[in-house]
Parts: sequence; C-alpha cells; structure tokens
Amino acid sequence: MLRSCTAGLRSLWALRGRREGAARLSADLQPARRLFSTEKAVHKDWALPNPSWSKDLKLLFDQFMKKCEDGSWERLPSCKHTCTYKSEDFKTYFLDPQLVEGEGLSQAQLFTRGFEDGLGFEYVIFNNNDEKRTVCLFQGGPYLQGIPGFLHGGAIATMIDVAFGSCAAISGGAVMTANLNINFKRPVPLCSVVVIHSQLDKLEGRKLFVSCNVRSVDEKTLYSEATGLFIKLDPKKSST
Ligand SMILES: CCCCCCCCCC(=O)SCCNC(=O)CCNC(=O)[C@H](O)C(C)(C)COP(=O)(O)OP(=O)(O)OC[C@H]1O[C@@H](n2cnc3c(N)ncnc32)[C@H](O)[C@@H]1OP(=O)(O)O
Repeated sequence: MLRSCTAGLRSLWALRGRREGAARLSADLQPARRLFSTEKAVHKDWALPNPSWSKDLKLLFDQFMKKCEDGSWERLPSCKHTCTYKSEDFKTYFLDPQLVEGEGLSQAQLFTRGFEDGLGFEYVIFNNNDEKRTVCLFQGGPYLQGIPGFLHGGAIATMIDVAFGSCAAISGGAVMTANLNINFKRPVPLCSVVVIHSQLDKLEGRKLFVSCNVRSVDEKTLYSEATGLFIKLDPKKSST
C-alpha cells in the first residue's frame, strides 16, 4: 500500500511540475473544466476530472455521469468562491452587510477547494433528489495526511460534512451542521478513492437527520459510518 501511495505521490509531484507552465490545464482538459458565469464573476467548476484523478475516480465519475442521463441523478458543480449552494441565502440571513460589500470576503474560498489539483480534496457529489440521497466520490491527496500513509480523520470528517450538507440541502435548502457523529472503523489510505453514500433519514420541522457510510471502491472495506443533524436556517434569526 505504502509503495503504491509513494508512486501516487511521485506522479502527483511530476504532474505538478508539468503544470508549472503558462497553460495550467492541458488543452484537452480545458473543455472539461467548464466555465459558468454569475452576474458578478466567472467561476470555474472544480467537480470535474483533472489529470490528478486516478483511474478509479474517473471510472466512477463516468458511471455516475451515465446515471445522470435520465435525470434521476445530477452532478453538483463546485466553485471555490461559493457561487453554488444558495450562498445568497447565507449572505442575506447571516452576514454583516458591510463584510459582504467590503474587502472582508474578497480572500474567502471554499476550504475543500483551496488546494492545488491532486494535493488535497478531489471530489464530486451526485444528488438523487427523489431518493434524497447523495454519493460523494472522494480522493484524498498527500496534503491530507494524518498518520503516515493515511488520511487525517479531520479530512474525512470534512468530506462527510460536505456530503451531508449537500444531502440535507436537497430538502432543507440553506442548512448548517448542528451535530456530527463519526465512527472511524478502518484508516483510509492516502491517495485512494472512497465513496460516501449519504441519505436523509428523517425530517422533523427544521431538523434534518442524515447518515452515511464511507466505503472503498470495491465496497469491501467499510472505513467510516456517520450520522448528522442539520438545521434549516431560519431567516428570522441571525447567527451573529
Ligand atoms: C458550496 C458549499 C457546499 C459546502 C457544504 C458545506 C457543509 C458544511 C456545513 C458546515 O460545516 S456549517 C459550519 C458548522 N456549523 C456551525 O457553525 C453551526 C453553529 N450553530 C448554529 O449556528 C446554530 O446552533 C444552528 C443554526 C445550527 C441552529 O440554531 P437555530 O437558532 O436556528 O436553531 P435552534 O437552536 O432553535 O434549534 C432548532 C432545533 O434544533 C435542535 N438542535 C439545534 N442544535 C442541536 C444540536 N447540536 N443537537 C441536537 N439538537 C439540536 C434544537 O433543540 C431545536 O429543536 P426543536 O425544534 O425540537 O426545539
């Protein structure tokens, strides 16, 4: 395992070197890195394959893209600068308008998208709105190491939180994490791909109860199980 991880790291560093030219993305990948615009800015969609994605991740991505064709599943785009996930709701209800308008948020970016390709969180989330569940395909890079050769538990918790957030948002819209419970059953090898299956178990007023499991690509290894409580934000309340 360690040998394959070392090989993975070596190829990541080689990749990094190759990318230090003027063209950051290779020409053939530029169409895949779709750009889409909002009123204010142009944002890159990070939930698409890049050269650091392993064969496993690309294969699973293709399988889920196929499932999207009949509309039962949808791939969630992902921006560094929170152009998705109804960020306007959060701004309206929870942020000081001066902070929003001023320089305060100009440096802000999504924690999980703050790493160079392949070094941190590589992931894509697919939603099944009818079944109120999500699948998150996640490859944790070398900067997420905890004990040598394995992912940091905090990185796994982060990814579970993000996957849960997307799952809860299907029914709740703008939600926040109130509680997370994680059982870490097996360590996750660095640079491997895991699949996080999340589902909404119960909706009770503003409370959304979710659960998930984190498994290897072949589903033989159960790495973690978790439950979470998300609260639908109340526009009449302020968190500050
Ligand atoms: C593109 C981006 C995609 C990224 C996805 C990212 C996902 C990441 C999401 C996060 O990490 S959010 C950051 C971490 N979370 C926080 O910082 C939340 C901090 N907590 C709060 O702001 C408030 O506690 C919260 C908004 C969650 C709830 O406050 P409210 O005032 O709106 O609700 P309230 O306290 O009235 O509680 C509503 C109900 O939930 C229950 N509740 C709240 N917190 C609970 C808790 N921790 N455990 C159990 N029950 C809880 C509470 O008892 C009550 O139950 P009942 O309706 O039955 O009376």
